[in-house]
Amino acid sequence: MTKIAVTGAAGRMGGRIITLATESDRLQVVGAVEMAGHPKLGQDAGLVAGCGELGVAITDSLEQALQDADLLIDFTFPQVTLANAEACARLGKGMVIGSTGFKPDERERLRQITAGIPVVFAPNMSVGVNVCFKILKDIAKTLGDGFDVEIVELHHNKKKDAPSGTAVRMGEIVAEALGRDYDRVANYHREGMCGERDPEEIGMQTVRGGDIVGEHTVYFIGMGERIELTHRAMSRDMFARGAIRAAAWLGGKPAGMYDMQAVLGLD
Ligand SMILES: NC(=O)c1ccc[n+]([C@@H]2O[C@H](COP(=O)([O-])OP(=O)(O)OC[C@H]3O[C@@H](n4cnc5c(N)ncnc54)[C@H](O)[C@@H]3O)[C@@H](O)[C@H]2O)c1
Ligand SMILES: O=C(O)C1=N[C@H](C(=O)O)CCC1
Repeated sequence: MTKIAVTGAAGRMGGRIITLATESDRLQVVGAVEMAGHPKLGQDAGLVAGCGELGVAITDSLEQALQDADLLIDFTFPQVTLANAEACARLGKGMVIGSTGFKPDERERLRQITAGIPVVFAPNMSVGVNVCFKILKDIAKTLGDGFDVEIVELHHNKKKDAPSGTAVRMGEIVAEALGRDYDRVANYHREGMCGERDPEEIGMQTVRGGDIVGEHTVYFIGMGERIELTHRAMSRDMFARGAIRAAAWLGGKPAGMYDMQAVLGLD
């Protein structure tokens, strides 16, 4: 049995992770953390998540929540995750990290901080998206340079980062398969007389609205034909189930940064 603490315990993902972890016979929730001043502090994490009393009060002390935990599941924000990673590294606790929106230097900082602990770090923990990651590489390699690549993502109106971490990873996978540097070829903005499309560029488009859980389409657009690879998330539960699967998988693994491809055996 792996004992977990969950940060962002009152958040959209934190609540589903706590609820689904209580249904797993491989995980036990022993700690729940929210930011200082949060109105749910002191309340039972299970009652807040809607899955019944757990006997775990939500605290703003990560150290306290980690006391009896083997690892932390963190779906918050880059700055919070970086601070939490410092604590986990100090205390020798593993991490499953789902937060997105990291800048390249923050990703590198996270890698350095967590070098001594086992970590699963993935912008999307659903099985479907991770299978898409695998297929995308093959499609891009097989098509080669003759097709224009555009990535469109849609999410709810509360999402704070753009483009989504998933869309960025899709762009990185395609760029790598085509021998391009993602940071150089990603184009996030077209407006006015922006000129003809550079054949190497990867267009990154963001839509925000309502309660869309998450949709990603990668377009490979050629002359007279196009391929569209789309993933639609209908609920947050498969992200949460992925995080739970990652936490159970991580127990006993040596220090290192793993992704969901490793957890799912897709690499
Ligand atoms: N990897 C995936 O599969 C996946 C899936 C969905 C969302 N996400 C990412 O997870 C993150 C959270 O998404 P969400 O929709 O749950 O957001 P949310 O805003 O609903 O939840 C974030 C929670 O973190 C809390 N928080 C802020 N500071 C904190 C601190 N210092 N300590 C503890 N908790 C703190 C907030 O109060 C909030 O409750 C985002 O980066 C999102 O992109 C990843
Ligand atoms: O709701 C979110 O926020 C999501 N974030 C992840 C991302 O940025 O890719 C995964 C999908 C949902």
